[in-house]
Amino acid sequence: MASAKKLQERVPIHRTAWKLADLVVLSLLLALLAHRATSLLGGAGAARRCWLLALVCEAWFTLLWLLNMNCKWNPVRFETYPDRLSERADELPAVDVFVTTADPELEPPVVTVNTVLSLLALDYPASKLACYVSDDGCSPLTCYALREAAAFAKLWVPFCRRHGVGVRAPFVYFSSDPEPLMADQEFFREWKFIKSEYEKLVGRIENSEESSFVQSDQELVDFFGADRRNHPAIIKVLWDNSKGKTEEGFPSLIYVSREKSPKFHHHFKAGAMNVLTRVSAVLTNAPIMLNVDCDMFANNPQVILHAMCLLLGFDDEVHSGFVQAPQIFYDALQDDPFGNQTEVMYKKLGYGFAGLQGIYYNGTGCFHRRKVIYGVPPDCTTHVKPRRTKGSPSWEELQAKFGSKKELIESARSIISGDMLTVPIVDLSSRIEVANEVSVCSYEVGTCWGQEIGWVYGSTTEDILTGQRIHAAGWKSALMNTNPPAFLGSTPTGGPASLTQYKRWATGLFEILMSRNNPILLSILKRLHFRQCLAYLVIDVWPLRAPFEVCYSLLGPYCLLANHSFLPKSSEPGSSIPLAIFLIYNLYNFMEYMDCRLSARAWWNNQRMQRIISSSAWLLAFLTVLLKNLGLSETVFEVTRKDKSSLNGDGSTDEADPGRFTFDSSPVFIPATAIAILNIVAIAVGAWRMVAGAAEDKTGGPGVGEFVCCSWLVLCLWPFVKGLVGKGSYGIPWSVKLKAGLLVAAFVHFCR
Ligand SMILES: O=c1ccn([C@@H]2O[C@H](COP(=O)(O)OP(=O)(O)O[C@H]3O[C@H](CO)[C@@H](O)[C@H](O)[C@H]3O)[C@@H](O)[C@H]2O)c(=O)[nH]1
Ligand SMILES: [Mn+2]
Repeated sequence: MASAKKLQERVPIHRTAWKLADLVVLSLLLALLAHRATSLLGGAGAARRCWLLALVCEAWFTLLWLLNMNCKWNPVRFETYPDRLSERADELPAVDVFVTTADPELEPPVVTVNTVLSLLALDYPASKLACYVSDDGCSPLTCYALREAAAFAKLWVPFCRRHGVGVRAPFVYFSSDPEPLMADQEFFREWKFIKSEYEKLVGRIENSEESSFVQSDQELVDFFGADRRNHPAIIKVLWDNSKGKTEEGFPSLIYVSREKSPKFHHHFKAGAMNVLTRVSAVLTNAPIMLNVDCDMFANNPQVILHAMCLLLGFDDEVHSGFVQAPQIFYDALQDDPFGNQTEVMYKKLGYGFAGLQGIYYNGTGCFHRRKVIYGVPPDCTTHVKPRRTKGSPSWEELQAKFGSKKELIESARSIISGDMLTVPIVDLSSRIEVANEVSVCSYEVGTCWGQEIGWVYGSTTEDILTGQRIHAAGWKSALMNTNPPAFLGSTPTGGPASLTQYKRWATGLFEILMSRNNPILLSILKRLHFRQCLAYLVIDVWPLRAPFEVCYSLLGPYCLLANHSFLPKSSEPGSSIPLAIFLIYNLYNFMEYMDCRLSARAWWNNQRMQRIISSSAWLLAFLTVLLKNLGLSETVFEVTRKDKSSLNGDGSTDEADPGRFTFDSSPVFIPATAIAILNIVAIAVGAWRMVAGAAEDKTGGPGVGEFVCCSWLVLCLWPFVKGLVGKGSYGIPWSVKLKAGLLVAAFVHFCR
């Protein structure tokens, strides 16, 4: 290749010490298994059953450790050099940006507006960008807010470009004073003017009463009487940049509320993304698509350029089927009290994935090649000499896959042929009719949408599922790291919202495992690499971990209550093995947090949340999917509430202590509450028996190990112990306590 300077560089991360530690833990686990297996040969009765159960659980933990080791073994990161793109400006492909929103209550329009404004103002030729917003809430307020935002963008985008504004989401920019530039009178006047315009915009959005303006506003009449679950498609071009020839101005903005009907399943976010894919195909048809959730603003104006380094920078495009930015949060609480900031997961597992077939798709902050979404397998030749697809697909073939709309098939054909510089449509409004036709519910009937094409249906964790399908087609993916971070999003706080989110993820993951798209089948039948398959399993088995972990956490209390033991006694030869595992495993984990420059507190919070999540959210997800497979229930996508208060900039929330665990009467809290109570009861009973000397017979009553196990669990479940006596939202509701109490009583009865 002529151009000498590489746009990207793949940098392996060395981790020799970590690999040694990996092996140490693995050998200890194997030693424990061996010790158990040999001890099992003797023994009898209930005690033997305890050991057998422990053996099964520990075998599972060992398997998990192996899966994790595989995933973390040789991590890489990618460096990107966007400056070097300037020589290749005419090669830059167009990008269609997709934003999804679903509910104006849970996702306030101001949040979406900020996301959209940050995207419209990105450093990229405006004529090559277009922004599509999908509104599953069919809310006139959202549409109105976006229209007003487009008007404000006329001021905002040039302002950002002129002054090189860092973060282009107005709420972040205006939350602090631009001190160094204050001296510049001219600038300061402009700054104050734009700030007041932004405040007026927020005021208009927040104070508008739906009922008052829907009927009076000509452009919003379509929403009059529309029911969000049953309405025709509404598509509006809020800003059309296609007519302007210059690089000036700002990208087109299109509002899409797809048709909904009770007769058709709408497939949640995956369904929304597929409609956006089709609508954009008949309008701008960019070969690259960026997708972000409504609460993820662009935090680095150069994100698209960084992504282009990875999309254009390899000799072969197979290396970057998609480019994923890490999910990082702007409203993250100190020390991650709810264990949902996933920073260590990204840095350890994510980089590990990146060293295999590539990072998983995370649903937001991701650039896809459109042809990848269209199910096209990677070419084996370099893109310098693109291999014109071996006999390009016939019209009939395309029709069967993409549906019957002529304009869509034509656009798909150009994408499949590998065209990176498509000719855009001039005057988007002229195509609204066509766009409407591809947004109706019935369009997908009998086509491949949601299966081989587009976002894959059948899981509430559509991102992992869709990413798996892409890897299974043979593509690799690249992890994009930028400084400052590319996008920042919001993460839920409080017990109910965090656990609901974890439950939804785990539900979706179990749906993936139970489907024909599970990674094992994909690796046998398709082109998912074997080690990538094992890496996916680390995530996909989240819900399966629940029964094992819950079972293991019941062994301690069972032994204390029934006067048995499941761990070797301190006098026995094997007793140091579990102790060593306990210490080294926790130290390993702790060091991972240190390595990621997080606090000890963050480590403790996360390791504690791990126990809480597996015995609540994951367990319920496990049961839900079992019921679903028996045809007894349905899984739904419960949208996470985005806190508007985090937009105040000062992080103020209504709750006195936002990091403290809160509860509601959801069944998700029952099992963890029960386990907390049970362990306390067990410690009390065990201690009483010790004092009373009833454990004197040496036949295998509990030892120190069982007490340590139970105490450790009580520590992990401390938020629940506090919840037992807490008040208001900090207290566990009586209905939950009662049900948990019944479970405990039943278990105690069973032990006797
Ligand atoms: O019927 C629906 C439901 C949700 N959404 C959108 O989906 C996005 C994600 O929903 P959210 O409630 O914020 O879920 P999170 O758990 O925060 O999202 C994470 O997990 C999801 C499922 O794995 C991924 O889709 C997301 O990208 C990822 O950020 C939001 O933009 C929603 O507006 C829709 O468009 N239609
Ligand atoms: Mn979200």
